[in-house]
Amino acid sequence: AALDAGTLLASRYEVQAFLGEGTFGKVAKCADTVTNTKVAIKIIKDDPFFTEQALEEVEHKLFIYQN
Ligand SMILES: Nc1ncnc2c1ncn2[C@@H]1O[C@H](COP(=O)(O)OP(=O)(O)OP(=O)(O)O)[C@@H](O)[C@H]1O
Repeated sequence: AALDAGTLLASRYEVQAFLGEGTFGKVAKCADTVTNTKVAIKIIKDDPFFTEQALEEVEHKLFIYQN
């Protein structure tokens, strides 16, 4: 499956462990092979409603971080 350890996501994030599941989808601990840092990657459910909600969440967080 997509969240098995060792799977490379988006040609960059190597899955290390499954962290948990929320309303929007699943979260995996990954190694960013470009920056060599650890990141949490959220894989959004394949559904237009959740995709739209997730994009809005990202925009809200960017707004908060930049202000
Ligand atoms: N940065 C992180 N580090 C460690 N675990 C995480 C991280 N982000 C998410 N998780 C795990 O993944 C789960 C799902 O996270 P997610 O953000 O999708 O949902 P949530 O905020 O817990 O709940 P919901 O989206 O349903 O309100 C969390 O409950 C947690 O166990």
